[in-house]
Amino acid sequence: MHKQQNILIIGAGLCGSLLALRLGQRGYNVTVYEMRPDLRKTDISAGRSINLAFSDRGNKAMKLVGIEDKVKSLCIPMNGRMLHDREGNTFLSNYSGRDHEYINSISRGELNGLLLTEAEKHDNVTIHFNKKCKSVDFEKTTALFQDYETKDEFIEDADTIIATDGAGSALRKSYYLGKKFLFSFSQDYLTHGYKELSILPTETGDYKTYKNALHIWPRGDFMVIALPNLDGSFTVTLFLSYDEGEYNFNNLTTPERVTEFFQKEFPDALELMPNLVEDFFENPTAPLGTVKCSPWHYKGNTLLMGDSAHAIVPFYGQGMNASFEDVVEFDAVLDKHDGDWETIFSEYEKTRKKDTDAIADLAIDNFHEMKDHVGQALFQEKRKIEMALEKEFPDDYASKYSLVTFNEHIGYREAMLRGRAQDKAILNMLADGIISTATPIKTILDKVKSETEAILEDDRIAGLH
Ligand SMILES: Cc1cc2nc3c(=O)[nH]c(=O)nc-3n(C[C@H](O)[C@H](O)[C@H](O)COP(=O)(O)OP(=O)(O)OC[C@H]3O[C@@H](n4cnc5c(N)ncnc54)[C@H](O)[C@@H]3O)c2cc1C
Ligand SMILES: NC(=O)C1=CN([C@@H]2O[C@H](COP(=O)(O)OP(=O)(O)OC[C@H]3O[C@@H](n4cnc5c(N)ncnc54)[C@H](OP(=O)(O)O)[C@@H]3O)[C@@H](O)[C@H]2O)C=CC1
Ligand SMILES: Nc1ccccc1C(=O)C[C@H](N)C(=O)O
Repeated sequence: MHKQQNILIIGAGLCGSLLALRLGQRGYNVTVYEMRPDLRKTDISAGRSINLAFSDRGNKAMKLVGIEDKVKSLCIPMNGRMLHDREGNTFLSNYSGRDHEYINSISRGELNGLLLTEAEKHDNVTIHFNKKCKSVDFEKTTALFQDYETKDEFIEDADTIIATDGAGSALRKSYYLGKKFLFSFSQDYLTHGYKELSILPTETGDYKTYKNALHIWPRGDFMVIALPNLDGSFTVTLFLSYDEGEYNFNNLTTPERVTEFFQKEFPDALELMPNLVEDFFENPTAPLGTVKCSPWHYKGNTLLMGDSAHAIVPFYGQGMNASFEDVVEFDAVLDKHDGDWETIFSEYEKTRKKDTDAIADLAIDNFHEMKDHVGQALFQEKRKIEMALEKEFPDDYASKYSLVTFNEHIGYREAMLRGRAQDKAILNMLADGIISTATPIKTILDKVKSETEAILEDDRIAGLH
């Protein structure tokens, strides 16, 4: 009987379109309202990240809905970080010592389009575009929309409403403004923003630099990264403070100054970017932040999912992957309590929130790692040891990066606790001269394992977990 229930999804981005597909497969009547035009028909990529790092947790969701192979054809493997120093030297650092573990570059538009098309194959799924949600009455389970074309406003009624409307969620605003229950909410902006630029393909359509890596130009307080696209181009992102340091977004106001900045800090990238100035002044500068809130649901009426519940800074390349994993976790709870929305929503939030809080914190850590630590000798020594451990003992050791990115069977929180303890163990022992890259690898494994367990035990006693 419950299958005839009407589910309203707000937002047909990455999470909403996947959720619509999954709920469609489960037989619900699903209606989706998206404020933007249909991205399969109009180019609306400007201002949003053009490509994304897609990894195992996201792929777990693609397996669930049976489109793993279709998604694979959109992926470009990135085996490691290609670091570029100021002198133009490059250095490749693999993501894992296990060859089958790598991340992928994927186009947001292509992936979102595929998910929409797959969702629409189900007669019980309808997607409406150009309709913006203005507010949600979570007590009545209704939502108010405005049509972008006609400007008409209308109200939609549903048995339950799930908002996947991103970092600026209308449902979240309604929770906050409604003041009907105790709603905790925090939004922390970084002092850095980002701007997307590009490295275009050569005249023959080839990649101008190494294809199968995530390129990083770490400069301590700021950085540039580049991810490959299928057409031979790279999407380049500059992460820079709005107002601090010699060069910042507020004072990069002329073509001469932008060129001078790149000439000084990223000369090898500049050589690949004759279009730099044009891109710089055409593309927006956008902010970056973390949103945490609770509760995500109101009774069995409404639920926040994806970025609307937990927007995170992009530095671990996990926001989309986490939002996809949300759908997998939600699906598992549906298996247990199908039909009882209040129990489903509250159990889902209880099991999921600790993990999305963890990836939010890990993503901030990775900001400092990428822009700064990757260029430091101690960090590089630690990575060398981790690579050797993963290569020699593939079933026995996984670094923090691997636990977070490639180990889809444990949650982000467990990955964070174990990963941080391992980092601390290796860094302490390197600093104290207890281990070095010359120590036999089996000795390192034994020492790292016992020191990690000791740190985890101390943390437990201190009540940290
Ligand atoms: C610069 C940058 C780089 C990133 N890189 C990565 C990466 O490499 N890997 C990764 O995993 N994640 C990455 N992310 C994070 C990723 O983009 C998000 O986590 C992901 O898009 C979340 O999906 P979502 O569906 O919850 O939200 P969104 O994808 O933002 O979708 C929300 C949808 O709702 C619609 N909408 C919004 N408001 C309304 C409304 N009021 N009414 C109707 N519709 C509405 C929007 O138009 C949109 O289609 C990055 C983010 C940024 C900013
Ligand atoms: N964790 C993080 O750090 C995150 C950062 N971001 C970044 O923040 C920035 C803002 O992103 P976001 O909040 O998602 O907003 P968007 O930039 O995606 O879109 C909002 C704007 O688009 C307009 N708009 C939407 N649909 C239509 C339509 N059909 N017709 C006409 N206009 C339309 C809206 O106008 P109006 O309001 O007038 O209707 C509004 O000005 C982005 O650059 C994004 O990358 C985003 C997500 C997470
Ligand atoms: N997609 C991104 C977007 C912005 C910043 C970083 C990423 C990453 O994916 C970083 C990668 N996980 C890394 O640790 O090297």
